[in-house]
Amino acid sequence: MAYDLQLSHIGKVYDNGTPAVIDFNLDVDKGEFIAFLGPSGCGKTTTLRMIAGFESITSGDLLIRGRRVNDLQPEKRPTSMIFQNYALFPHLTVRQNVMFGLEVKGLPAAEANRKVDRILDKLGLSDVADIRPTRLSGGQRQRIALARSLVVEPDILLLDEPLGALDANLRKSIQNELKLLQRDLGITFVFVTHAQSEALALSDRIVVMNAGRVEQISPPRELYTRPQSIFVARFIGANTLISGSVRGTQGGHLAVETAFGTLLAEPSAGMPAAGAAASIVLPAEAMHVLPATMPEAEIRASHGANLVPCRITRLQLVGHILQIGMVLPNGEAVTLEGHADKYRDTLSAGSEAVVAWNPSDATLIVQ
Ligand SMILES: Nc1ncnc2c1ncn2[C@@H]1O[C@H](COP(=O)(O)OP(=O)(O)OP(=O)(O)O)[C@@H](O)[C@H]1O
Repeated sequence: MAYDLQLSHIGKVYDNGTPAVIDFNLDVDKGEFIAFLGPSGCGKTTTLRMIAGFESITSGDLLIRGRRVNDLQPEKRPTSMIFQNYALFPHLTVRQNVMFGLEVKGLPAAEANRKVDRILDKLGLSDVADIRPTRLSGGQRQRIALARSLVVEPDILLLDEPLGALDANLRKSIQNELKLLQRDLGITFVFVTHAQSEALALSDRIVVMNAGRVEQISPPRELYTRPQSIFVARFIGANTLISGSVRGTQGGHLAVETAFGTLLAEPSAGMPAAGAAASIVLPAEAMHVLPATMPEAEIRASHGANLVPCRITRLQLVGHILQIGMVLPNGEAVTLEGHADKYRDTLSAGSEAVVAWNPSDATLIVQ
């Protein structure tokens, strides 16, 4: 079966010589929700615009449902795009805005009206159909933009930071609606964002980009648990990086010589050579903080084989969450959050403690 969307060695160099996208490869199944995530200027929008047909492709092949579309006009592609500012026509009513794409396609009026009614109803816009969008809220305008893109029944919906203009609360509720709608319609979504939380909440897979290149393509959880590069480890989640050199295998894990002694970890990909310089990526969620008075053997048995001494510098209760500030032996300050119940009365500011974690919760990245 053909993929819904395929980018094969896609590259983009702008006329001024800027290489914006370099060797981008991605196969997308029908109905997948894909997010392009990365810092400003990493090439997310350029890639989205190449898929839409608004930007020419310098190299590589773009396929939609198995057909090469590199040179197809945007309106001939089975794609629809939503922009951050929604780009609604202020002088048209909500209904006219949504109708616009169908009129361009020359759909008979009766059929067009039926489709518009259905999508307005689905997105809860029937009551405001005859109002101009300028009089409506950000959330409603966002829905109109969605309705306008969906009414043309695209195979692939392209969304460029569509929630960027909304305040935090509204953003959350629209995120949920968007995810439900996407599941319901079964349409492939490609979503550009620089907000990690948004990508993590919505997507089936996330493409992390950095300086025009794809760093990693993974389901959200895997980006956390198995980052494949230092960039991803620093960009996603709250990770502590411990550098060292690979010594070999030990008990099914990789043993790494570090400033804190020998620590064990899982490789991110393949088996690195002994002696290779590497970093252990330790997610905050994987760390357990225990009083230094607890016997080492007991800690290893209950909380994992890796131990590093630390000193607690700060404890702060925020609702049911305890924020723990600590310093590692090399002077590095680390903050992590844990359930207050888990740490009740076991830690105190200024005291010596131990950080413990399970080797399989930490990833080794070779540099
Ligand atoms: N029309 C253009 N002409 C020349 N260079 C461009 C053009 N558009 C974008 N660029 C450059 O291409 C690179 C990628 O830009 P792009 O807008 O795709 O990044 P982005 O990840 O979407 O960033 P943002 O999150 O800020 O929108 C940047 O270096 C940018 O300056």
